[in-house]
Amino acid sequence: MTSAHILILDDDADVATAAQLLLRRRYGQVATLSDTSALPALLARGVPDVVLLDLNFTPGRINGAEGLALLDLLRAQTQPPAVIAMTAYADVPLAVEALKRGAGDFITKPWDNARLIAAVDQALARRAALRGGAVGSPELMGESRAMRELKALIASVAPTEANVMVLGENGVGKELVARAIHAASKRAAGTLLAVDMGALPESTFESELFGHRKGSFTDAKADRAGRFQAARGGSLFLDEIGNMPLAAQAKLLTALERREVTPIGADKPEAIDVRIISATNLDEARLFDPSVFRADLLFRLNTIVLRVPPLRERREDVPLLAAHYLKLYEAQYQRPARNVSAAAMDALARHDWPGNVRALRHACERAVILGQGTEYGLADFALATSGAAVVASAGQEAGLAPAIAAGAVAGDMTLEAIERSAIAATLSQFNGNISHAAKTLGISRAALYRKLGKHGI
Ligand SMILES: Nc1ncnc2c1ncn2[C@@H]1O[C@H](COP(=O)(O)OP(=O)(O)OP(=O)(O)O)[C@@H](O)[C@H]1O
Repeated sequence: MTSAHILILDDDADVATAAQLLLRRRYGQVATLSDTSALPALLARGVPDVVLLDLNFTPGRINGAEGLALLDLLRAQTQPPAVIAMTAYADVPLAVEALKRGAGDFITKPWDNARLIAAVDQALARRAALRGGAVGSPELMGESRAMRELKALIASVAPTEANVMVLGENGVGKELVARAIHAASKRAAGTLLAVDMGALPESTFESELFGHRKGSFTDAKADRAGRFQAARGGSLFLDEIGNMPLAAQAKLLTALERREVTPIGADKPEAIDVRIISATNLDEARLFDPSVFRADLLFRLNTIVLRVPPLRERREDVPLLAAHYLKLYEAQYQRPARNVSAAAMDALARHDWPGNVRALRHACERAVILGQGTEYGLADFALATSGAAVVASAGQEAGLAPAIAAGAVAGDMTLEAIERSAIAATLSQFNGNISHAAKTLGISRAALYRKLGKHGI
């Protein structure tokens, strides 16, 4: 079970209980609330990780104004929850408005159980990935030459309508780059809708992206807008495109070529009005291999290519990033402000950071929580034994972490250490590819992200 705090805000007790029963098996704390006047007091006691928010709260009221007001209240929290908007109607304008105002996703009622769980998992994963950042528009930090050049490129391509492909290793900040492009574009008033293409099951690919009409297949209990329609007027961030099966690539290509999509079961296509920003951690040799990625789709997506350099190629950014994240976690965990010793900072800057900024961020969080001295020392960041270090060394071997390769998991290793080692080894095997590692480990990407955070990898 994943430990997460979920709140279901719905005045239909049957709906709320059904969702609660479903989610309770999978997540820790699942609460329901039908009286919205109790929400401020509940938030004062603790903000949930994810809120499922019914937009049409009062029966008979279908303009959604009340639901949107609740959404504003949730988003105004210092550490706002991830919000999944729910609507009983195939009300695309309302869902789009909710996305614009900061909801991360939406589902229509009655929902499909697997889809609801996937939406909550993804909301948790995104929250974990961006945790602590200024939610909505976390700043892309870095004053190195490489980052200054990247920011200048973002500023020049953002106002154009060109599709942009963002390349870079895991954890370098590709999603932040996508957000920066959207924020500086003419579409900034619209939504930036992120879709993890690696996590979309092939069976629901079309329905998720293009939508469906009620009754078009057994589970299609209501009309559903696809991601293309929901992002209308905004940008669609297609993450992990390198993990898309070839059949799905063909469908995406057709939509982009025709600039229209046909929801399953619909008789007419609908024009699309989105700018596509895509990202992958595939290296370019793999991306240009037609057995992995279709050249014609690549050509549609990579009008502009932005490469985000790994942290080891811009080491001068490490002190700035470390200072930023230490400060952020000191505030979050209410710990005193401390300096980093000169020796520790030097070692942080010399470290190779295979997990890039995400790993640095986790190392800072660990130091804030566990550091006991008057200043942070190198040991507080756990670099020597960190998963990052294991990944680096194992990557040069047979793709297995040394502890596992040597069969040294018995004896003095705790279960925690074995789990950490197995995760590091699997990540290394797939060159840091989260989707592939999660699949091999038999857990969701969201669960893997949480474990990476837990182990400071
Ligand atoms: N330049 C930066 N300034 C501040 N924080 C950053 C920067 N780059 C990355 N981060 C932080 O590092 C983490 C990973 O960033 P992000 O999710 O954008 O990376 P990614 O390349 O999309 O990763 P993945 O390929 O694994 O999905 C986030 O917590 C993000 O806020």
